Amino acid sequence: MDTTTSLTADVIVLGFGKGGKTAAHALSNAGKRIILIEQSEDMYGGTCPNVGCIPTKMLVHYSNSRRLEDAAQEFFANSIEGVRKLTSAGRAANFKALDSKDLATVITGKARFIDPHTVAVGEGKDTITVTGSTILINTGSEPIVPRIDGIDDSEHLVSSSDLTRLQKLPENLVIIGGGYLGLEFASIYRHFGSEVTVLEAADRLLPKEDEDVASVAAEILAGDGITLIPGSFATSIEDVDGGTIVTYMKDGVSHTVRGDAVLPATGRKPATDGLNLEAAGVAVTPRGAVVVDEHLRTAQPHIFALGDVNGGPQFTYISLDDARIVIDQLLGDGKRSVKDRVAVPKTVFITPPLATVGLTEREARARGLNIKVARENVANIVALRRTYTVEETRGVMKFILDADTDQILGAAILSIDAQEVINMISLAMQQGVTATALTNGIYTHPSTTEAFNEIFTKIVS
Ligand SMILES: Cc1cc2nc3c(=O)[nH]c(=O)nc-3n(C[C@H](O)[C@H](O)[C@H](O)COP(=O)(O)OP(=O)(O)OC[C@H]3O[C@@H](n4cnc5c(N)ncnc54)[C@H](O)[C@@H]3O)c2cc1C
Ligand SMILES: NC(=O)c1ccc[n+]([C@@H]2O[C@H](COP(=O)([O-])OP(=O)(O)OC[C@H]3O[C@@H](n4cnc5c(N)ncnc54)[C@H](O)[C@@H]3O)[C@@H](O)[C@H]2O)c1
Repeated sequence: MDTTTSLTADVIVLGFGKGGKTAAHALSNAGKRIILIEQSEDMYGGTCPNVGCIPTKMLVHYSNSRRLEDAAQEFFANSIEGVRKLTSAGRAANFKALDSKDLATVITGKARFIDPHTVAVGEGKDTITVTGSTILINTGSEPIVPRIDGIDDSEHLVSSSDLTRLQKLPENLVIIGGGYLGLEFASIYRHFGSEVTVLEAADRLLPKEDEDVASVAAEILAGDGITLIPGSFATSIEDVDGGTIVTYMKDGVSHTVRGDAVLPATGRKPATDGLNLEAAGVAVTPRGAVVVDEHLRTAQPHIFALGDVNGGPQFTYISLDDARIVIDQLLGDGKRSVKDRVAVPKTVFITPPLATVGLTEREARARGLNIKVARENVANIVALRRTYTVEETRGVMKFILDADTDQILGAAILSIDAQEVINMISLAMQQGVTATALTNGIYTHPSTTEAFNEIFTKIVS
């Protein structure tokens, strides 16, 4: 006869992502008994520190440090080993930090709902059931694999996770999708020495950004030797001796490209399959995202969904902010909401990085706003000497300003340090700091922030 172990907790957390672990720590510190269930011992801490932000940004760093005299394969293998060390240390630290708390336990296994207050892990006699008063769903997202003939049979398909752990540097990497993930890996692997082709369905790269900014990014990537093919649709993948042939359509004509590794990077979908959400009475959207209100509560008031799984923007800092909202619901005054978010910045870590916040020029004009646009290539911003000191003068800076109030409505920074500078612009937007105030600011020298002393005088329209 099967026996099961039954446990109880104040709060059950499904998934060890940024939102779930942050909430777990805060709630356990507040005296709540926590059980966090993570499906894989390779994922303590979630996507970001194991197979997402952290390993990819370390690979950006390593690939940009490669010198011409470094043997490509050996340098790559050493870099992957550096990533392995960092991610395994992070994983162990994440596990220990939570599991060593008196009021918190981590269970390893795939969770599924049994009823609105109970989840199960494992099968048969090894089943553990956990009953809790509050449940946080934080199961993240998973890659969308595009429907392309032969894709399931190819032995050369790689995932983004694989590309953080590969032992052998691909000679020819084909990337289907030129979004965040596709462009970051294109830039990384090109700098390690692979030939890289990016097949992007949209008719230009970075279609959500203004054309003048996207075209500078595309020039930089192409200048580094990446083959960018916008307006292309992969139709089939067929393995041949030692590699695979990807056939794609562009302008109604069929073409092929050969690769020894193919990365589908066509988006990620909320990871809800197998959670048995029906048993919990929790609804999902047609795209599989858990339906939540502005306080991240599902239709069951005691069940919340945080991070990628609720269908919001897929960034670690959004998952973190989701945790703040849930913590406020459970321990605070319950006012914090997703609607409080303004000027949320984003960075795609190509080299140099492209960081954006707020409105694009196209969006501002579509809204009929009275705007001024400041734009200048990084190399021409005299106040910006830091780019010369580190020998990276490529890029462009663009600001959308409210012509009546002098407030910043949006910015696109394609430059070294963009991932840092954009946070200051975001803060300026949140606090209503004007372009004139930023122009008059006193900044360290040489720094990228110094561009503010000059950029707002470069009005182009
Ligand atoms: C290659 C890559 C690079 C990225 N780079 C950046 C970046 O630079 N900056 C940035 O902000 N964002 C980046 N992101 C996005 C970022 O990683 C995600 O938005 C973020 O990690 C989502 O966190 P989360 O809290 O939603 O869940 P996750 O961190 O995804 O955690 C979910 C966890 O749930 C577990 N799980 C799933 N189903 C179950 C189940 N049934 N039972 C138990 N456990 C389960 C999973 O194993 C996983 O550990 C990147 C993503 C990728 C893939
Ligand atoms: N630096 C970061 O913050 C970072 C880095 C990596 C990933 N992420 C997160 O992960 C999410 C997923 O990344 P992603 O790049 O997979 O998704 P994405 O939505 O950013 O980009 C997908 C791209 O694939 C294209 N596409 C879709 N179907 C296609 C097809 N059949 N053929 C060719 N192109 C196709 C789309 O036009 C789009 O440009 C991102 O949206 C982002 O939120 C963030």
